[in-house]
Amino acid sequence: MNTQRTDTPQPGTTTAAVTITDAVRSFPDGDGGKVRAVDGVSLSFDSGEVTAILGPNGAGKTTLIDLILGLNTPESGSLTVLGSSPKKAAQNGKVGALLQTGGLLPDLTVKETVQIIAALHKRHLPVDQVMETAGITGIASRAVGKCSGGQQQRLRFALALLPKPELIILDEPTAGMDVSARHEFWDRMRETAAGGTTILFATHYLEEAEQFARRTVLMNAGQIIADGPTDEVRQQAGAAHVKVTWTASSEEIQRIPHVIDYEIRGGTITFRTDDADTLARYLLTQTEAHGISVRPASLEEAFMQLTKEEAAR
Ligand SMILES: Nc1ncnc2c1ncn2[C@@H]1O[C@H](COP(=O)(O)OP(=O)(O)OP(=O)(O)O)[C@@H](O)[C@H]1O
Repeated sequence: MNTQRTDTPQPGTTTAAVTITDAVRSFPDGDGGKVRAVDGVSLSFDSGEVTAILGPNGAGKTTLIDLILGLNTPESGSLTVLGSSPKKAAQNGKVGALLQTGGLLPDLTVKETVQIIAALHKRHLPVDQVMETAGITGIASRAVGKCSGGQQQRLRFALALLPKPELIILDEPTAGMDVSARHEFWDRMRETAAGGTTILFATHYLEEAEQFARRTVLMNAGQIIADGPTDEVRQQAGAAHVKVTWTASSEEIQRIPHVIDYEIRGGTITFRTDDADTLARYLLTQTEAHGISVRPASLEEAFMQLTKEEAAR
C-alpha cells in the first residue's frame, strides 16, 4: 500500500486529467450478438500530457472518446474527467472537443459561427483571440460552406477553444487536410499544448503520433495493446533494421543472434532484429560485414506487428 498517497494534490505533483477504470461499452452487432467496442479499458492521462490514440478502423477509438466526452456511458467500469463525471466536466466548459462530424451551418460566416457558439457559453475567451489562435482571422467573413475541409477543421478547433478548456479531445482532426494545412494545424496545437492543456487525439496518420505525441496508446478490437512513450511503442515490436554490406553464406547468416528475419539485396543484407546493439556488435566483430546502418522500425511497422501478435493469441 502506498502510504504517501493523499486525496489532495500536492504542489508540484501531476494530477490525472482523465481516469478510466475497466470501461466496457458494447453495441448490437446486427446478428443478435454484441460487439465490445471498448472492452475493459483502464487508462489515465495526466494534466498537460499529449497522447495519440492509434488503431485500425473499428478499434474503438471513437467509442472511447465518446465515453470521455460523456456522449455515451459505459455499461460497466467508471470514468473521471477533471475531477467529476464526464458529462459534468463537459457541461462546465472544461472539455473542448473537435469531432469529425460536428455540424456547421454553411450559410453563416466563419466569425458569425464563432460568435453564436460563444453566446452559448457562460464564460468564454474573446472571439477574436480564439480566431487568431486557430488561424481563421483571415477568413472571418467567408461563408462556412465556401471553406475548405482544412479551414472548417480550424473553425471547429476555434469552437473547441472558446471555453478555455483544460482538456481538448480531437477525433482525427486533420482528416482531409493536405500536408501543409496539417503542419500548420499541428503548429497551432503545439502552442496550445505548451500552455498546459491536456490533449488527446485519435489519428490514422501514424507520423502524426510520432511527431506530436510523447505517448501513444494503441487500440485494437476494443482493447489497449500497447501504451507508452511513442518511441517505446515503436520499439516494442521487433524493433530495428540493421543494414550491412556483406556477401554471406546461409550458414553464416544462421549463426547471427537476434535476427527476426532478413532480406538480401545485391551486396547488402537488411536484418530485422529485437536487439540492434548485440546484432551490430556481432556483425562488426565476428564477420566481414561493413558499412553498417541502423534504423528503428517505423510506428507503422510496430502497429502492424502488434496487431498481428494480438490476433495470433
Ligand atoms: N452506434 C453504434 N452502433 C453499433 N455499433 C457501433 C456503434 N458505434 C460503434 N460501433 C461498433 O463498435 C466498434 C468500434 O467502433 P469505433 O467507431 O469506436 O472504432 P474507431 O476505432 O473509432 O474506428 P474508425 O477509425 O473507423 O473511426 C466497431 O465494430 C463499430 O462497428
